[in-house]
Amino acid sequence: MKLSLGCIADDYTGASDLANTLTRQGLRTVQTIGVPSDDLALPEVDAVVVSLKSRSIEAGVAVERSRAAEKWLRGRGAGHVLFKICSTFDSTDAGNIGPVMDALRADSGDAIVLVTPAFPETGRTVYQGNLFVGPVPLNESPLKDHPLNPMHDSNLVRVLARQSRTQVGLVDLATLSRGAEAVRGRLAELVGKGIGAAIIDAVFDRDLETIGNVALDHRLSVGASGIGLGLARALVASGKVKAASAGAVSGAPVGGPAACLAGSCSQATLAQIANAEKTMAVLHLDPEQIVAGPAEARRALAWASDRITDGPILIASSSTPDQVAALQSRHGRDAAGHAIEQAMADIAEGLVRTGVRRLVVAGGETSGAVVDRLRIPGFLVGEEIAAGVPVLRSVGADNGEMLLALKSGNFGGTEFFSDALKLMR
Ligand SMILES: Nc1ncnc2c1ncn2[C@@H]1O[C@H](COP(=O)(O)OP(=O)(O)O)[C@@H](O)[C@H]1O
Ligand SMILES: O=C(O)[C@@H](O)C(=O)COP(=O)(O)O
Repeated sequence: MKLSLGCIADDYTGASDLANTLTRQGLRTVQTIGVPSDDLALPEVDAVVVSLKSRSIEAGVAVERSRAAEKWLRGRGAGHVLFKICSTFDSTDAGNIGPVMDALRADSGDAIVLVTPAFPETGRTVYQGNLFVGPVPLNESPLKDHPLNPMHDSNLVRVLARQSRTQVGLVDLATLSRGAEAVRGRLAELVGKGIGAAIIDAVFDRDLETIGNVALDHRLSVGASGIGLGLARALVASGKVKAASAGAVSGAPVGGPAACLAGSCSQATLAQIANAEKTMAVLHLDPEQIVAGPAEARRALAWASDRITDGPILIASSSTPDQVAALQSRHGRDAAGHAIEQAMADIAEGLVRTGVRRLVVAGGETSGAVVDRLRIPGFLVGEEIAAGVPVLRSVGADNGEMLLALKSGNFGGTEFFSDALKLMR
């Protein structure tokens, strides 16, 4: 297998979002959980997205895992590696976008790396280096209340500079709109000033095409699914990849009981949970009880076993920003988050033990904890449920074939849970 594109994603929902985008652009793509072991049978593909759970861990560990993934991808022929970050630039001043970017840039030998989280299909645009989420700047969006990495600055040149050892410059929309050569000229100017990373504006998909074209001159880029779209289109346009016509895989129905788990506290997920109450049984976990011990997860499993044969169920830990802040002030941010993620993993494991093979999970960290516990080594990409969220079909798992949907907290319409289950047969 010789890869045309290697990708390292800093969380599992982000990886499935990117794998979805690449697939829709005609690249045969597989998502692996961590660096795959040699005995994992992978189909012949153009792109591999290695999913890490490295967004909110200690920066040194994130660097080490990302470099191991890069080494594996380069060893399979990947000339270009995309480090996939969140379209809302989820990170703190301690990292992990800057430290991982610095390390991968050093490995790649690139003088400068292009960085953009723009993903216009989901309303993420970048102008003058400022990230907008729909109509508002990042720092006024619901991301200001994220439980793990609240975002308080929309100026990404500043945000990245605080995390990185290199200086950070800007390629603005006016330059970009003059085409690929103008971007190349601006990058040369930045390199001349000793600048090693450039935030690049992008508002429309056509901007991402220009960016993808220029990014292929380099060995590394950093961004969300939008730059993935640009790279994929550039690979196809240059003839380096022959677009696969069928796109997403389909397969035999999996059937059996279905369940949804929500650990995301985003505004979008809270609205989706409220909506799901109309169509399925919903259990709201008590976060304080989760932190207290394993009894709350056992209560959830007992509740589920009474209902699961009657139709899909949803179990949610999600709370409003005030409630999240109150829990964190009592127990600490990381301890509260970790306890809830592990309870969700316990619940997922219990559900699978009772026969659930179709599982929807809302939340990136939550999805990471669940997929790790289920020891699923990889996924093929199926139909698209909502922008950035495909149906995933497991490969190589001990529990037999499963269908999963790993939803980024912010993605999907209000009917997301029932939309997902309709496509997960
Ligand atoms: N009620 C709650 N109070 C505090 N933290 C919570 C609560 N419910 C979930 N969490 C934690 O919040 C974090 C949500 O992150 P994540 O799953 O990545 O969602 P998103 O995709 O919205 O970022 C997880 O660490 C999760 O365990
Ligand atoms: O780029 C995005 O917005 C998503 O792919 C993503 O990374 C989502 O992260 P979570 O919100 O933590 O699921």
